[in-house]
Amino acid sequence: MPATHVLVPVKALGLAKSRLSHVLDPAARESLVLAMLQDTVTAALSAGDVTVTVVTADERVAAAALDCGADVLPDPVRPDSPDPLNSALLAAARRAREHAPGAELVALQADLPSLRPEDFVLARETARRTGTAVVVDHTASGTTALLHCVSGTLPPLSFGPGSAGRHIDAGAYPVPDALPGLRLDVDTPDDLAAALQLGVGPATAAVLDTVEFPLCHPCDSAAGSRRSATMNS
Ligand SMILES: Nc1nc2c(ncn2[C@@H]2O[C@H](COP(=O)(O)OP(=O)(O)OP(=O)(O)O)[C@@H](O)[C@H]2O)c(=O)[nH]1
Ligand SMILES: C=C(OP(=O)(O)O)C(=O)O
Repeated sequence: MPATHVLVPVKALGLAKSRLSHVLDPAARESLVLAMLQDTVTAALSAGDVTVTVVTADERVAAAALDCGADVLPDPVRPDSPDPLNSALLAAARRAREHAPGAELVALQADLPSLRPEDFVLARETARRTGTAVVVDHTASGTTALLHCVSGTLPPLSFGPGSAGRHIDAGAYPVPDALPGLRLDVDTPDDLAAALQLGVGPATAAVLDTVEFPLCHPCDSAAGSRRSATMNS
């Protein structure tokens, strides 16, 4: 049984990545969400001693997750219930605990196309030293990963806008290393440009190479270097 259980929540594709809706049509946006999920899952699995569970009510998300080696937990939480994101993660964490009481639990964002396995390993090492660790996102406000290495207990899940401060207040230790690919969650056109500069995984690169999208100023220069920015995998 792998020691680290990574839990990745993904909402229904039609609702996902609304902050890219003014630059990508729905089909392109959905393809990008699936591709970023696949690159994120593949990188996490490559860190070693890891299993990934994608929590989703969306059949196409589930199929993409299974395709790259993740398990799927059908989301037991209605999207119109209070705090559906943390409730979905909590359900997944409880289920993981039932199966493996001593496992490490990691709540990981699904939109990390530049994630490298070594970044994940470094963050996990911090969590193993400190008990619970948080990776603060590149905007210094959100959370890309909450890692919990305290046997038998649940992580202090508080995702949503401004979550980094809440996770730190709840006792999570901020991971100090640079870890650029683990910090860069892609929500906006500027984030996408930054990911292209850093290098993205093969699934994301394939989508961005084939999809025409009228990204404005920040991505115009990045678009020309998409292929050279693609990470080897
Ligand atoms: N399973 C599940 N995942 C969710 C839910 N709400 C959000 N998520 C996921 O949690 C992560 C962060 O969510 P958001 O920032 O709200 O959504 P997003 O699609 O990334 O971006 P925006 O639509 O631009 O806010 C994304 O991977 C979402 O798919 C939910 O109700 N259930
Ligand atoms: C849900 C979060 O992030 P975002 O909305 O940026 O995806 C978060 O940072 O807790």
